[in-house]
Amino acid sequence: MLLRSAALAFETEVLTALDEITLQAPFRHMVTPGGFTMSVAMTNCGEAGWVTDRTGYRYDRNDPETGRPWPAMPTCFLDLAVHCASRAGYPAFRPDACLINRYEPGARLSLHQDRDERDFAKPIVSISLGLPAIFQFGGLKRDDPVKKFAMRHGDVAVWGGASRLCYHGVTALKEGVHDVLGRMRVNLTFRGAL
Ligand SMILES: O=C(O)CCC(=O)C(=O)O
Ligand SMILES: [Fe+2]
Repeated sequence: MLLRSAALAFETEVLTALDEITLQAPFRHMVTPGGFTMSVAMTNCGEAGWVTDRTGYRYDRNDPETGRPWPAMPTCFLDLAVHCASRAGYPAFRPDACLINRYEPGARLSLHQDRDERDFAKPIVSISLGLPAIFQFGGLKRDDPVKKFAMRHGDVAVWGGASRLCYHGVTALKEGVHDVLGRMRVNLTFRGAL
């Protein structure tokens, strides 16, 4: 489900909280198990954070850069995720992890499934902020056809149920400067990881 502008009511609080998180746990470019450095820079908040390194993908309760727990999930993040999940038909969803992605022009995320979470009954709630991006949403097989959606500042996508393991990705971010966030897109994905 695509909820246009659903995050706008939370914008000010969420951007302030984001700044606090990235002071504790700065964005970094992680390395895939195959040895590639990701063009998207990432950090996390919540009880666990998604990480990748040469050993694989996992959720880790600690930030590998500092050895300390990830910053706690701010109340406004939780409120935003619960509000959007509820609108999309998942009123019981309470995320325990939020992966925060930063795209600069040229950065992209190739088609993948979100499958490192424990319970696929819980949806993914994905918030777009800053520069617009093209979100691709496909099927259960990597080569299934994809639909493309322009995601703009404040737009929210929620997928779960039969769509929970659908392949998805983001095409290379176009050059631009956003009024509020400048030369970047930030995406928050809320998950039930543990
Ligand atoms: O940036 C996006 O819109 C999607 C992010 C995503 O698929 C992920 O973090 O797993
Ligand atoms: Fe994903």
